[in-house]
Amino acid sequence: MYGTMLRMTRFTVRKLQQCNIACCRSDTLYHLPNRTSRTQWKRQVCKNGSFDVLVSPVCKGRNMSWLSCLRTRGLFLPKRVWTHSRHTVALYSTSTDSKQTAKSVVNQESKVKTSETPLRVPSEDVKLLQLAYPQRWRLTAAVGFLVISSSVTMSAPFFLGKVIDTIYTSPPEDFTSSLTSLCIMLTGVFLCGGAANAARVYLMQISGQQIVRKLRESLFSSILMQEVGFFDKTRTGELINRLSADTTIVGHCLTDNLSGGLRSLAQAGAGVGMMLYVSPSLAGFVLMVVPPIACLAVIFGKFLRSISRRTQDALAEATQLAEERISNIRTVRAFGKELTEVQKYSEKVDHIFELAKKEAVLSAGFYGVTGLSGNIIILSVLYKGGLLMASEAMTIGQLSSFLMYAFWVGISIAGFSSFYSELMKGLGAGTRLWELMDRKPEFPLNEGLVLKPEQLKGELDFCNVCFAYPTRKDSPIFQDLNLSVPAGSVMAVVGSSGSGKSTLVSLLLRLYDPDSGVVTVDGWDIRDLNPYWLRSHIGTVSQEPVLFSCSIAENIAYGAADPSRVTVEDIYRAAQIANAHDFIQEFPKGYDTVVGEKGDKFVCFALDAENEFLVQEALERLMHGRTVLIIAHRLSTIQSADAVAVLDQHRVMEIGSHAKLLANGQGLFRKLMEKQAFLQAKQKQALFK
Ligand SMILES: Nc1ncnc2c1ncn2[C@@H]1O[C@H](COP(=O)(O)OP(=O)(O)OP(=O)(O)O)[C@@H](O)[C@H]1O
Repeated sequence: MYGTMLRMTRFTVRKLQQCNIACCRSDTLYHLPNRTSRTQWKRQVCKNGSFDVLVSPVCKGRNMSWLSCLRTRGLFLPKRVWTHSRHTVALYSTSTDSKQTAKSVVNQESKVKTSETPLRVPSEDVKLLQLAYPQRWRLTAAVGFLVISSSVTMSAPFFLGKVIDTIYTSPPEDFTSSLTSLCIMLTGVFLCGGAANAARVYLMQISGQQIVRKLRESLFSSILMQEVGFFDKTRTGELINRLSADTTIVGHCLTDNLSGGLRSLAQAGAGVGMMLYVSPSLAGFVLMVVPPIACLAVIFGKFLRSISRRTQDALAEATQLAEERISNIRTVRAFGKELTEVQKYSEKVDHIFELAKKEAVLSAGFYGVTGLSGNIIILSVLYKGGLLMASEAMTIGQLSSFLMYAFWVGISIAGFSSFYSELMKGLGAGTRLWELMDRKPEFPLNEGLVLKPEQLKGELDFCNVCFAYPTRKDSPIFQDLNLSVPAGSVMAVVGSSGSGKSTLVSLLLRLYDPDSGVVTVDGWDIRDLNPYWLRSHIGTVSQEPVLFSCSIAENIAYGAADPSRVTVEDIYRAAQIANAHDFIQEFPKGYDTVVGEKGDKFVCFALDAENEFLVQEALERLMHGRTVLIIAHRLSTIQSADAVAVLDQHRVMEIGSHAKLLANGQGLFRKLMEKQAFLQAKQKQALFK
């Protein structure tokens, strides 16, 4: 995210110090540009050595963003403070990549309004080239070898013409020696050409693969940095497609394609030069055909780029459908929907095929015309060259050389047109990649206040919280919800299915921000806290634990800040605390047992009564001295909580101890419990029938 640095004046320093904020003139205030609304602004916090500042705009003029107040540690500073700071000094970036941050600092003196000047976004073509920049030395060497190999290739027709002339014109006594020495020399030259070509291909391939590796890495990192709401809106299949298919296309465009394209370009250039050298008049006649082909290529490329983008979108949709159905195969099977799903997938694939057909028609026309023009070039060379030979303006060797050059130029033009079409495809596929890579997450990942251990008690407060999921803005989950959980207490949250119990936890983890209202931890708005730090202080035990497809030991170590430093003893201790050690030891490979995708091989949520007791016992032990929010259905769990909150109609409708709530005969909690008891009795009856 880009922002503006404001350098302090004496006035600013004095005002900040009056508010008990230690600072000096060398400190800098950070002004983050307003993006959408004032509320969003208030969430931005920057650390600046001795103090953290948070600034928010009051209004946005045509080109200016004014700051209303500056807040730090709960204090609001009046507008006068920052307006007296010396204005914009630099643009800076709060990117998580420190190198990138350092690079993006632009030292330029300007007024505040310059911070609102939109930063120039490089075009897609430039971005594609920027990807290749780190490989510049390898690519330069590759281009050097390309020049050597192309020079050899392109000198071949000239020397072969000489060989032909030697065969036809040498006196019989010199014939053998001239021919032998010419052929030996040519063999040496061709060997050098072959070696240079091999080096070129190797260097091009390696740099291309490095570019793809970097591209995939940046894309994956950019995806993982996005806020959770982004994943609600964007389907997994689509993201996987971008990561696999689109990067492959862009990669191909920059590797084999770039390599072949450069070779064609060099050879075509050299070929034309040699044609002009051998016979300028014949070359002028032949080259008339080039301008119309170039126009055709530009028009073709434009269409191809657009079709390629649509094809990639259609492919992403198909992958998305396949991924969703395959990962939910049990549901598909249970409803017997295999054929319906196949039908749906076929429709998506048909759409891709339709686009591919359009591409095929375009390609057919383009390659047909370029192929035809190649043959016409050869025919015209023979025609005009024959006439020139008849008038003795050309020898047979020269005509042969010219023919070979014309042939090479034809091949090179065909190679270059294929390069061009692949480049257009790469640019089409790249569009979506840049969109993803340039997307700035709505929440910071690792910015904000970090409390000292003694400051963290664990008191939770939800104050007037209103919230709707980003994808379903019209169905509010909470409206003016209020809930206080004292530090070190256990609060059970109950409510009918869909009342928002899990959503409460998501807000606390700051997976989403409330639309209005605040969630606080020990009085601190969690939007001011560093989300990374906040989450590292919240332990979650989910209803459906997710295991990654690696060993049990690796899964246990996953939550550690640095899993590589976790010892076997640490893992054993963690498992013992969770009462899981004996259970894990029973597996033949113990902690090295590899659990399958989503932990399917590890049957942990179908707990039997004994294991359930063990898990419950471990949880109760771990809950001691901690603030706990339990999303509870079981009476036994609810009974052990200090208080129970009942969610209904988008807010907390009842709150109190279990006994007090149960005593209210007309209360919601009582009804919920009666319903549960009734259902359990019914289940028992059904069992004994
Ligand atoms: N990521 C999401 N995007 C859109 N809607 C969602 C999302 N997650 C949950 N919901 C919807 O929000 C509502 C509240 O969901 P939530 O999971 O918080 O309820 P719950 O009380 O925990 O339900 P249960 O007891 O069934 O787990 C539900 O209607 C659910 O469908």
